[in-house]
Parts: sequence; C-alpha cells; structure tokens
Amino acid sequence: MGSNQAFTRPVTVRVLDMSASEAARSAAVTAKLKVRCSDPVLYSDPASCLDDLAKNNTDVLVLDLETIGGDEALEAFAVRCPSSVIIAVSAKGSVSRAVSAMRAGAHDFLTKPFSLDMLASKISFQLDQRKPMPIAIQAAGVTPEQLLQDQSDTAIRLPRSPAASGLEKLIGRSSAMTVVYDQIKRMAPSQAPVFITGESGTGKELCANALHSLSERKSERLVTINCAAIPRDLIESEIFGHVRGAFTGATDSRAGAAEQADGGTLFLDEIGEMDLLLQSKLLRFLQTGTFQRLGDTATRKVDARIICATNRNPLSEVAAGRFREDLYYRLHVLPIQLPPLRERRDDILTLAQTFLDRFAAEERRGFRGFDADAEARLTAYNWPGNVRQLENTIRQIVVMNDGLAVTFDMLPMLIRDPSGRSGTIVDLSRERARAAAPARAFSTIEPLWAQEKRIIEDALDAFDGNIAMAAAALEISPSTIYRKRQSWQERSG
Ligand SMILES: Nc1ncnc2c1ncn2[C@@H]1O[C@H](COP(=O)(O)OP(=O)(O)OP(=O)(O)O)[C@@H](O)[C@H]1O
Repeated sequence: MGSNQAFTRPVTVRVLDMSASEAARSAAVTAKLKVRCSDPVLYSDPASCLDDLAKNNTDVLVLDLETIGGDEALEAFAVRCPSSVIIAVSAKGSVSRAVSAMRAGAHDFLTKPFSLDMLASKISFQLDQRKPMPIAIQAAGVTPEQLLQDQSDTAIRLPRSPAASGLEKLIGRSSAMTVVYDQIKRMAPSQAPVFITGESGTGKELCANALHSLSERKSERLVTINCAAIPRDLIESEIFGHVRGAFTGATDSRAGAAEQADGGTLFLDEIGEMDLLLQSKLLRFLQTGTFQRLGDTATRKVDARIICATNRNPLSEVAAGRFREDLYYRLHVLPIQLPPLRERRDDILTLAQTFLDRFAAEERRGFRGFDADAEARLTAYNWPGNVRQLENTIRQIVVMNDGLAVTFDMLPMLIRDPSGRSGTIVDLSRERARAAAPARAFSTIEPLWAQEKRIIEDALDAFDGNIAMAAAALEISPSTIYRKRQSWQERSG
C-alpha cells in the first residue's frame, strides 16, 4: 500500500536552505510525490524554521546541514518534529557524515547535487513506513479509534489492511521498548551496520528481522548465521562458502551466507563467539565487500547489509583481546541496546497475555487470563532468561493445566519460589557431599569437564533441551553451553 492511501489531508513539506534557489529546487519535490501536498514552506534561517516546527504540523523536513551549522545541530530540529520524515542534505557528503546525521535524527541523507527523483523516492519510502502501531499493540488494548486520535497530528490513519511492518512481532509498550522501535524505524533504511546488544532472550533476532523488513532490502533475503551454534572450523565456510575439496567432506562447491545475502541482509548472531582469525576475514569483507570462498582463488563481491548481535559486553571483549578493536568500530555504527525484561516490567503482563492467547489457541485450552496472585508473581519475578523464558513458561503452564485463569499454583516452582533455586536442576547437596568426601584414589575423581557436562545435561533435561532456560537457571550464557557442547564433541571425536 502506497503512502497516497495513508494520508487523509495534504502533506506539509518544509525546506530549510540558506540558498533560496536550492530551497526552491528541493521544494519542487512536492510535484513528484504521490501524496497530495500543500504548498511547501521555505526557510533560509534556522530560527524561523525551528519556531514553525514547534508550533505547526510537519510531515516532511528537508534540511541543509551547512545552513544549520553541522549535523550536531540537527537534533534540535528532530526533537521538535519527532514524527516527521527528516532528510538531511549536504554539499559535503561522506559515509561518516551520513551516519552522524542519522544518529542525530535524520531518516536519510543526500549529497548535493541530487536529483529530485532521488529525493522524492527517499521521502516516499519514509512516508510509506509511517504505518500505524504494530498489531501487537492493538492486541494490547489500543483501539483503532484511539490510534486515530493519537496520530491525528500527523494525519496518519490505519491502512485498510495493515501491512506487516516488521515491528508487529515485537510486543511491549514500555518507554524502553518505544525507544527501541523508534531506533529500528530510523536505522532500517540506512546501509550502515547495526550492532544489537542485549541479554539472551531479549529479542535481538526479532529486532534484526524488523530492521530487514523495514528496509529497502526487504524483498531480498535476510540470512542469519549463529556464530555460537556452528562449530568453529565450519563457520568460515558457512559465511563465505567453499569450493569442492576445500576440506574433508566438501564434496560440492557451496555459496556461503554472504553470497546468499547479496542485495539483502546478513545477520551475524552471537558475533562475540567468532574467533580472531575469522574476525580478520570479516573485517576485510566489511572494508572491501569482497571475499573468497574457502579453497578458492577467485575474489567475489557482494552487497549485503550487516546486522550483528551479541549478549556479551563488546567493549569488555575488546579489552580482553577477544574481539578486534578495528572490527568493533567497523560494526558498531548504529547501536541498539535491548533492555532486559526486568527493566521493563510494564511489558511482562502484556507479553504473558499474548503468549497465553497464542498457546491456549494452539493447545485448545480455555485460558483467558491470569488471577491477581499469578499476575503479581509474574511481574515480580526477575526473568533471567528474559522474554524467551516467559514465553516458554507460559507454554509449559498451558500444556500442563486447564481452566479459565492461570493461578499462582500453576506457575512453575522456579517462578513461585522467590529464592528461585528449590527443586531446580543442580543438586547442590550432592555437589557439596562430593566436595566433602574423604580423599580417594586419583582415578575415582570425576574430571571437572565431566562434572560440568553432567550438570549442564541435567539442566537441559529439566527444560526439555531448551538452552536459554537451562543457561538462565545455571546463571551462565547460552553460548557457554554451545561452546561446552562443542568441546565435548571434540573430546569424543
Ligand atoms: N518484544 C518481544 N515481543 C514478542 N516476543 C518476543 C519479544 N522479545 C523476544 N521475544 C520472543 O522471545 C524469544 C527469544 O527472542 P530472540 O531469539 O529474538 O532473542 P535473542 O535476544 O536473539 O536471544 P539469544 O541471544 O539467546 O539468541 C523468541 O521466541 C521471540 O519471539
């Protein structure tokens, strides 16, 4: 659905440029837009433009960076018209200029001289993104009428059939998540890398999906590589592909994720797990856009937008020498930090209700909601495994019980017991007894790795193989489990 159907009244375009002829030229873009526009408003001085932005409705703002004194000054304009499309233009274009303008609040950037068609296409793309709130938010109790009221100042109305915006899978209206939605919308159209950080289960993959779905690359592929889940010696071939005979078992040539993502997006999940040698190959790829398949001499070039994610603190990883500093700065251009669920408790019941509705329908149970005690406990619990843990908990409750309301007694012991450890996976008394045992023959002592393996496998059994839940209960990261598993395989193989 095009933007022409999304607006009920003429679109207001404002152009700020100290050169009157340049301003008039940019303003002529209104003739090229598919939406109905009122007469564009032109400014040559920042003060009068700022004044108007604060008092009047603005749908599109085209700003010349030299006129406002640089990209840092842009923020003052962006905060006055938070729901407008802002296109920054400048005679001094560079990638870093574009990135810093977008960080300061612009949605896109153009280097002068630009064609009116290009400006029109950027504005139209952004107007098309001005879609209503995610469906999930509607499910959380906001009526279409309220939405219409809330958005009346931007004259946006619900499209007749709400198109998937990529954000609809992200649930939660807390202020912390609203900031994230806004960042996603602003960053999606850019070509610069996005670096997502956040604890396990906070929705980093959903966020990457939303960035791709809202970008111009959405008709091409989003290819995901989980660097923690793939054995180290296979990651390079998974990312860059290989030719026949490159290693034992390489019976055919194969394109890697980078090639498959040509024209689209390459999502490198758990990038903190990538080893240093491969990091340097990735850096070369980012610098040149070129790479070689494993075992190949031919150089290939692709155009893939990079999104990466980690649940580690990337700067600590750099300080510890586990992550290349130059790669970090190359990737950490547009950062998104996903808040843990315990820091946005307002979202817990909305998420829980959504999962309850979904699983009750799937499992054919009659659940409609939660009683007050269950709600209080769900809200107070710390959710170390974040949204994934909440989702799995609700599924477990739905499968194991039936009724109209979820009661306190139906909550798993781990959630009901504030100490969080009773009846859990690791039998501490057994571990202590083992430690206190009298001296024994060397060969009777179970090696540490075997003890770890047993404890981790116990935890995985307790959560039906769910790595995130097991990791949360063991208070380690899921990637530690992946790594340990890999080292056990290496021992046995
Ligand atoms: N805001 C949210 N709304 C709805 N579902 C969510 C949200 N955040 C996460 N989830 C759900 O929680 C689960 C975990 O999400 P996701 O895989 O995106 O997290 P992650 O941060 O990438 O985790 P990890 O670091 O372990 O890979 C998924 O099933 C996802 O659908």
